[in-house]
Amino acid sequence: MFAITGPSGITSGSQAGRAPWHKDQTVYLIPGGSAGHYRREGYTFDVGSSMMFGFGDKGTTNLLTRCLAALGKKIETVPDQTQVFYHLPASEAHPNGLNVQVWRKYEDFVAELCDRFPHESNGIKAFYDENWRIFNSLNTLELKSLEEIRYLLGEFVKHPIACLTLASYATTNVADISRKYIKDPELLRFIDLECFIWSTVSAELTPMMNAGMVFCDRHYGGINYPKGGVGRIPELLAEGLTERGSHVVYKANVKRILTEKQGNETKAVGVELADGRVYRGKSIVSNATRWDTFESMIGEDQLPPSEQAFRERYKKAPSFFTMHLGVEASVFEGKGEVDCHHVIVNDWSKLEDAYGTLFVSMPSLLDPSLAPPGKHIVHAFTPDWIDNWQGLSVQDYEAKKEEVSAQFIDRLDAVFPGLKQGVVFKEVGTPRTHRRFLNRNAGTYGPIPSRRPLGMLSMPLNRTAVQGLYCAGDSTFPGQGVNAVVFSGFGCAHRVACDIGLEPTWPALDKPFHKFLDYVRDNS
Ligand SMILES: NC(=O)c1ccc[n+]([C@@H]2O[C@H](COP(=O)([O-])OP(=O)(O)OC[C@H]3O[C@@H](n4cnc5c(N)ncnc54)[C@H](O)[C@@H]3O)[C@@H](O)[C@H]2O)c1
Ligand SMILES: CC(C)=CCC/C(C)=C/C=C/C(C)=C/C=C/C(C)=C/C=C/C=C(C)/C=C/C=C(C)/C=C/C=C(\C)CCC=C(C)C
Repeated sequence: MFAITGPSGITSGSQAGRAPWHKDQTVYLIPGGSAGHYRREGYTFDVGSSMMFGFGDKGTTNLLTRCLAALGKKIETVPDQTQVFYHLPASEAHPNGLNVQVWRKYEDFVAELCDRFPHESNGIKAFYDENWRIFNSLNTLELKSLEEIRYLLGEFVKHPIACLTLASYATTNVADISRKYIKDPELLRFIDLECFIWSTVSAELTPMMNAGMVFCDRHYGGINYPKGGVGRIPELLAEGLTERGSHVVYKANVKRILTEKQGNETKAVGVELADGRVYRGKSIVSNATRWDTFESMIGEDQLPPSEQAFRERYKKAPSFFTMHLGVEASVFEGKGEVDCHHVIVNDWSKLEDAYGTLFVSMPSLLDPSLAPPGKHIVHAFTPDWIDNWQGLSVQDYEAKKEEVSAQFIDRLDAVFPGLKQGVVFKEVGTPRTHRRFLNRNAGTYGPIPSRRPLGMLSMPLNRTAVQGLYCAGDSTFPGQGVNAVVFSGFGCAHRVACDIGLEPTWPALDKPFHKFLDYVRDNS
């Protein structure tokens, strides 16, 4: 998505899909990108995002509730009793496999984990309690741009303890804390998985700031599914923007970000669409990945040194192999209350490999209107690399989709007996599908650190080295996740508003502060 703030300060946006210069181009017509949904034969399938944080009704970290409210919108949600049900391999201590449900109530989750690892009860409590220190601090602050010194100092004055607590974790990663309290290797692997399912990297590479949000919001605001499907969120946002005088342009593939030399600086002044239309504006915001923004739309020949440094610090996470299934509701009947989200690992050593970890989301268990009567949705995905799907003939590509999906369904059937027999609809996506419909370079899930990051300080914020060009979305702090990209949107909007004079700022302090942030990041 691109947003352009024009001379009037009015925001206009475009939601389109894959850039048209790829040969297998499809124009994406619906809002929301990964958080959109689409309909087939009576089913409403989520494109990607399905586990929703940030929908609580209290505190300041409920960013999804807040961004809808900012546009006069509200969505009805269904509370999930658990965040996720883990189905993990057998071990000496757990000969029948390790099963853990992350209950909505914090105490119930901790009690369950302590029951599985009684000798680590103190460590478990100490580790997860430390995450609450971060969350409770975040949850008192007004969340805006971390690149705005006036706001930051204001928050320090209003909430000094919270800000100092956060500052003390700014460079910390999860393993720094978990290894302090926990020794059991199986439990440490479990903590790695707790990180991997949302950051796609182990505890060692996951910033503690992000873990504080994820490991606590799931109990504080809880995981809540939006009624009507995840795509209702962007639909309502687009509606709210339009009602407030903004203009959303669909089917608008940005081919180039237009720049001009102004003195020593390069300034972004507009965008050119594939069909030749040009929109000019004071500020350009790109929600495409950094690779797409700088490689295709700015051009490799103009790559700023800070982007080169980003590419050394971060690499592309894998994409996903995805199945959208319709199944007979009888598969789940008589089995008590079945959880919506599941993670299945059959072999710990393959946790981070392609097809190693299976993710399952069955949202029609929470909102039956998403599937035809008597049917349910099984949305299942697993990390996969685009290279596994390149260079195949159409027949080989289709055959491989059949083969991988059949193996995938067998593994699901082992956890949900009868599922294989109950499949009545199947649609399969590969990393090429992700690249095609979301226009994400190699279909990537987002950036992951290529070396140990300096906690939250390694990730770029919203400004870029090109004046007037901002990035939002998962290529900016705090990275992957719907609530995370909403935070990046809030921060970006605040920074742009300061730069075009709609919000107060202290320009004299801004420049040195930005230099300081750039220095820390470029040397991390
Ligand atoms: N919660 C879950 O279960 C789950 C699952 C999958 C993904 N997700 C999250 O969703 C996040 C992605 O959010 P995001 O907003 O950063 O990215 P996104 O890919 O969802 O959105 C980018 C938008 O930019 C548009 N776009 C790209 N190139 C364009 C161009 N040239 N011209 C015009 N429009 C263009 C795309 O069509 C898309 O709408 C991921 O990080 C991931 O965490 C969550
Ligand atoms: C130095 C400086 C600058 C400063 C100082 C201090 C301070 C003040 C600080 C502050 C800070 C802040 C504010 C921060 C913030 C942060 C945040 C908001 C964060 C957030 C985060 C979030 C996240 C990460 C999320 C995520 C999620 C996700 C990713 C999810 C996903 C999911 C999945 C994929 C899964 C699915 C599953 C199944 C289906 C089973």
